[in-house]
Amino acid sequence: MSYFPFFVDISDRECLIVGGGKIAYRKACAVLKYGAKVLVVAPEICEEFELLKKEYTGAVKTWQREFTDSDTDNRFFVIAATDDEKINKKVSEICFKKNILVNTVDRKEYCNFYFPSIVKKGDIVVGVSSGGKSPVLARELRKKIENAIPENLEKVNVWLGDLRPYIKEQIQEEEKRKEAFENIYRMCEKKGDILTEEELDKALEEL
Ligand SMILES: C[C@@]1(CC(=O)O)c2cc3[nH]c(cc4nc(cc5[nH]c(cc(n2)[C@H]1CCC(=O)O)[C@@](C)(CC(=O)O)[C@@H]5CCC(=O)O)C(CC(=O)O)=C4CCC(=O)O)c(CCC(=O)O)c3CC(=O)O
Ligand SMILES: NC(=O)C1=CN([C@@H]2O[C@H](COP(=O)(O)OP(=O)(O)OC[C@H]3O[C@@H](n4cnc5c(N)ncnc54)[C@H](O)[C@@H]3O)[C@@H](O)[C@H]2O)C=CC1
Repeated sequence: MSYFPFFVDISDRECLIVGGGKIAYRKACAVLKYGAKVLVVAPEICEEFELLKKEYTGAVKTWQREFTDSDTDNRFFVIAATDDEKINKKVSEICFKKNILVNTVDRKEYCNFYFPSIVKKGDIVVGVSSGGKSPVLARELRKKIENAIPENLEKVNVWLGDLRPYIKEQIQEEEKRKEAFENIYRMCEKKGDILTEEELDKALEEL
């Protein structure tokens, strides 16, 4: 079965990472960009986590010790990223029992959510999954998508977001409004940039 791409608000939510090695660090970097709070528990924690504590002030905590069962209590999601299969399995089993979202880095059977390969341009986010069949394929497809994204798309997205309440207020009729959003977007796409006030007025007059 393929996996459903929920887009989840993880800001200020607590994520437990069991393990403090390279892969744990990569997963921590991924979720911190979306505002999550990260708790790392491991006997050995790689030094990059000290840099993360500085970069994301107050969002990263490390506990230098072995995992205990109660560490998973009240976590929004958990990442099992140790190099010990038995520990990863145990973490996963506890989470499955408690209905906590868990990603396990060494066995997809022990996951109930997966990390996609991610393209992020501001709030535009694309996630690629191969269903766990080939992370390399996911990575390579991600690179292609990254290269296909026009330069100003992030700027255009911010502008369209700011414009949205104005258009909603100006155009009551739903069909017309839909057409306006379509037209404005096409014009931005063609221009490769946001519209000037005159261009916007003209687009709205044409409706
Ligand atoms: C199931 C999943 C669970 C999860 O981690 O969420 C998982 C599992 C495993 N990965 C393994 C290996 C590698 N993973 C990568 C890379 C990425 N792995 C990612 C996701 C996922 N990896 C989930 C499935 C996603 C999907 O494909 O749908 C990406 C997309 C996102 C991320 O990790 O952030 C990220 C690309 C980031 C980017 O865009 O650059 C590379 C290549 C590289 O490092 O560049 C290699 C080495 C090559 C190889 O072995 O294929 C191993 C074997 C470990 C071993 O042999 O010991 C397992 C275990 C297993 O297969 O069961
Ligand atoms: N999902 C993915 O994308 C990938 C997953 N992997 C898998 O990830 C695993 C971890 O890789 P690395 O981070 O490179 O390993 P690493 O050797 O750098 O780190 C292992 C970490 O696990 C911790 N640990 C061991 N026992 C523990 C316990 N009882 N409680 C808490 N922490 C404990 C160690 O202290 C250390 O911090 C590998 O075994 C491999 O199977 C590898 C490549 C990609």
